[in-house]
Amino acid sequence: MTQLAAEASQRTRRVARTRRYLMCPPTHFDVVYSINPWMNPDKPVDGALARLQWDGLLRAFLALGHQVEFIEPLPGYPDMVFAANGATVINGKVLSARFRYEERAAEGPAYLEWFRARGYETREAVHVNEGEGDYLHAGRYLLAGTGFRTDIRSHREAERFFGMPVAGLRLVDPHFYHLDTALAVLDHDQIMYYPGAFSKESQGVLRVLYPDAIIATEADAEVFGLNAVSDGRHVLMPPSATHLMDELRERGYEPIGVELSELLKSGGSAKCCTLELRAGRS
Ligand SMILES: CN(C)C(=N)NCCC[C@H](N)C(=O)O
Repeated sequence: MTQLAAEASQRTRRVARTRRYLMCPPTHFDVVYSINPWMNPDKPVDGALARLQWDGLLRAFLALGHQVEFIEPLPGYPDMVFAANGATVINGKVLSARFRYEERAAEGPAYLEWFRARGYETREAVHVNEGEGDYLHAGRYLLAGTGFRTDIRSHREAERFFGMPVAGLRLVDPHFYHLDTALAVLDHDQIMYYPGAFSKESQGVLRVLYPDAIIATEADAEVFGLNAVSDGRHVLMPPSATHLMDELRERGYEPIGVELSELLKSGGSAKCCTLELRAGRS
């Protein structure tokens, strides 16, 4: 942190803004295929514990005053619990997800139908994209991941549909296959990220756009510390990301540990389970 930023952060009282989230209960959650390096179908998943942990995340949102809506999980789609992948929602406009792998293909239309039934303005995506897994709204920019899941051609599609500038970022480490495994938006123009997950060029872009970002260590990233949900003040995240929690406290945020170890067996944590429904400007 620069000297100026450190002084400013001490003066800053972070302000939470009430959010609306969409979540999908982990009724059918399991690891029965492998589409990322965290998934091992030979390693058993405790479904009851996954449910308890997911309930803990839900309770934390409700205790903070956020609103939560639910989508019905589809049998046979064990990753549907990762609602963040279901779409991207900005100013009430919804870009549907189009999944990279067949194993998750039916989730895109299921989420799209949920939005259509509720009268949202929707666009059925032409190009592969995995929703907020790779699209993160940070102030003036839509940060857009590519490299493993989202097709780079989707970035132009999103830019046109949402009418906001897209900053494309290339992911290079398969452990951090979605942007939201390597970068979290804390508030408008403030982010935290793990540089090692990005190409050299994308690291340069991030340095220029966010000179006062919180820099995560590899250890923070490995426990999915960046897969965090912030309301501008409270940051829900894995409790094992202790260094990142200290950094957040120093900047005036309130980190809240939420244990989601069963979901991590599929390569997801708090942010993956949470799709923000942005109605107006955020
Ligand atoms: C940040 N988000 C939304 C995620 N990283 N999503 C988790 C997806 C996990 C799933 N097994 C998959 O590999 O697609």
